[in-house]
Amino acid sequence: MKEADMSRQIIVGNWKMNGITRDSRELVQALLDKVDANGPEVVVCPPFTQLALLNQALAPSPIGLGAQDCHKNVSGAHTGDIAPPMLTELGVSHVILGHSERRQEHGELDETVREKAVAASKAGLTPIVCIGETEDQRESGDHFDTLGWQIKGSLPDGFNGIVAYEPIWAIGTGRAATTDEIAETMTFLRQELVRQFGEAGKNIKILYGGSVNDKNAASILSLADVAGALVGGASLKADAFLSIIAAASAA
Ligand SMILES: O=C(CO)COP(=O)(O)O
Repeated sequence: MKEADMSRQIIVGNWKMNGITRDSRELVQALLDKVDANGPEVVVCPPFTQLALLNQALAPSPIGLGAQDCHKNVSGAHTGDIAPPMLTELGVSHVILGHSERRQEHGELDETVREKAVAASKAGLTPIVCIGETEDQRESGDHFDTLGWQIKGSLPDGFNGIVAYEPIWAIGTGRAATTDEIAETMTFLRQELVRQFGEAGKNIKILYGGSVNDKNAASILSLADVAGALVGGASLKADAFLSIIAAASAA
């Protein structure tokens, strides 16, 4: 166990728009056989359509259930959207907010993400707020400015959730950020969180996401200030996801 962070790590699987019933059942069964309560916290975030099924399947297990988005309102005329209480009713404990794919494909702004985080917390959900810079921003040296603004804009006062640092250029590319890049960015993010939230900022967990796999998980998860991982592609393969969970146990 590393000294910098004695708290339990959390490994979150973001299935994105993948998972029809047959695949979900198979994947979850493989996890149920191997995940126990002594390791890191494990949360899987399937598409909305699989939440009810997975709530039943996961209920007797230590594996938590997350969603990939929610609306800022509790009900109303919002075609196609899902309200936070609808998620809690299905046994959901966590919700990913402001993923770069939602920011890009659905025009979500920091302000939208912040309002969603407030609504999620009110409903008893733990928001996992994603931030991350583009490749251009990193190459031009603007990445810290970008991340600083995202933290200021996306996290509400009294934020009691988790932050996921996901450099956009590392998502789905097979090119994870290097451990040096992650370590340097984590230090910056921690400073910003403390600047914004004072003492409470020291206790906000920061996850890394972006091409985490069974090969690189151990080195990433052992970095100080990395409290876990938000895993996309590798969370769809039971063996790879279990290896990442095992790496978190050892970190
Ligand atoms: O976007 C991600 C998780 O939210 C990361 O996706 P990959 O692990 O597929 O790069």
